[in-house]
Amino acid sequence: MATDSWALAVDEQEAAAETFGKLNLKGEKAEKPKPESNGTEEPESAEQIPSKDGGKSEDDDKEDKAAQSLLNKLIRNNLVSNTNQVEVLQRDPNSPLYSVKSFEELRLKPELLKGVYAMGFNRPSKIQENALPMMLAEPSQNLIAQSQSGTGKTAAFVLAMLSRVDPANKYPQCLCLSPTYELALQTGKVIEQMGQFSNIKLAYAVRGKKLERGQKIPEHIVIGTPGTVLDWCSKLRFIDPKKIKVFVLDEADVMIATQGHQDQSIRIQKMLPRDCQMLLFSATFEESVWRFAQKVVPEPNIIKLKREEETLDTIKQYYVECHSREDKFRALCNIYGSITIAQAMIFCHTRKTASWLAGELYKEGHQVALLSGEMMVEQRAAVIDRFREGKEKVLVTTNVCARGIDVEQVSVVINFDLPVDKDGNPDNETYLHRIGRTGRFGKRGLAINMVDGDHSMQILQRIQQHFSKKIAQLDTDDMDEIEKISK
Ligand SMILES: Nc1ncnc2c1ncn2[C@@H]1O[C@H](COP(=O)(O)OP(=O)(O)OP(=O)(O)O)[C@@H](O)[C@H]1O
Repeated sequence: MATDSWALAVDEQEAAAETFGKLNLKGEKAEKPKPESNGTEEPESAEQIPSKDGGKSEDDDKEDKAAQSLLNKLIRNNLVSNTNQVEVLQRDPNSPLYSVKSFEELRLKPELLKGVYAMGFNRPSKIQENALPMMLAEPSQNLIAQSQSGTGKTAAFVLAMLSRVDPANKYPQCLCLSPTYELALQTGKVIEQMGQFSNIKLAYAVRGKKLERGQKIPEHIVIGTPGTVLDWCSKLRFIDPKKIKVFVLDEADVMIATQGHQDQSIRIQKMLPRDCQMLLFSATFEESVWRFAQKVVPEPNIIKLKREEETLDTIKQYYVECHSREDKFRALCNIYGSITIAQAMIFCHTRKTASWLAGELYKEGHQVALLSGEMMVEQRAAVIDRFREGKEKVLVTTNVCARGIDVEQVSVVINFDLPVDKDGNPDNETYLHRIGRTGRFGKRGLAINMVDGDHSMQILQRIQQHFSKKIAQLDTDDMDEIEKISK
């Protein structure tokens, strides 16, 4: 069996069954306690999910996306910069388009402005410049907004919710839906931080929360997962949906990965008053997200911020012909022996190869970090953080694990195995994302692809054709030749 197909088989299994299996990221389903511990003894009607026995279910997809999103949030401590223009589509094209360059211009309540500054925000982010005036306008307007993770969406809608709350009214006035319990907690933290000087209280509507039957909750903002929020609004009546002024649907792209969540969100939306402000946020905007967005947000304004495009223009690409993984490792050692590599990311196809390789590199004296699918998402965030701080020089990872993670300072990327999709075809998008650079971070980079066997050679050729960029051969037994590539 060729190395490639073996690796492929293992990877498929990993991706489908194990990678996120050990993460505590099952959203509300995982947190669901036994009925007797809920205190409410409600049946589970609103919470049915599809069975998991048919291979990779939509729930696995959701966990995959939710894990990625959470990981990005945990490791990010500032804005992702973007030089692309914001695209704004107003519901009423005749109304003037406002954008703000400072938070003062928004005329926020002083305690809220204090909260914003306490978070270290000096000026609105690109998406906030347009989204905030729209969200805070009177009478309220609906909004669908899409921009890459890390561009300031959460902070924007949190500010909108906080500014619409009347603290004197002790009942829920804002409702925010998140795809999983963990993501709800992250948004909750932002609400608490930004609202620290306002007398605004927050409740989490997640499974396991014990409440007395017949009780009405006094908190001003409720954040939770769709199934529980639906129960709280309908059967359990902890919330009066008719009093909700702002309804936020966060991470819509993650949300729609579960059919149940879509239906529940739509059912909640139908209970809200007509003049309730509806806001929907998503990192991506594929057709399915768009269809869902239009169902839950009537007459919307739309704001889009394109992701900065990655290109291969400033990347020198090479391939090395090998015959086995040991051979690849020797080639890798020769490269390390010939050029100075500040920090490198090495991608493997399977977890098994990644841990083997990390072990071998460690034995050679390298400071290696391993990012593995067995780790909890918080542990993975910690590994990435250490690597970003330069505490380790080599990060070995599988693709499933590192998807969507940006470590900008890495100038050398080694594809120990080439990226392929589930069907064994070249995964061009992943290739580009692993080694590409945005215009802004247009530093020169080096990418080295390890090829072993005919199949991976074909993959390499197809990647080369796809991007119309030459990938030159590198002889790793020729030290002089290796030295040249770093010049
Ligand atoms: N105006 C601002 N100035 C400085 N930092 C900001 C500003 N707005 C947000 N941030 C910070 O930037 C980071 C990303 O912001 P935020 O979480 O709101 O983005 P996001 O688009 O919602 O991302 P995600 O979809 O991953 O949640 C956070 O650390 C946040 O505190």
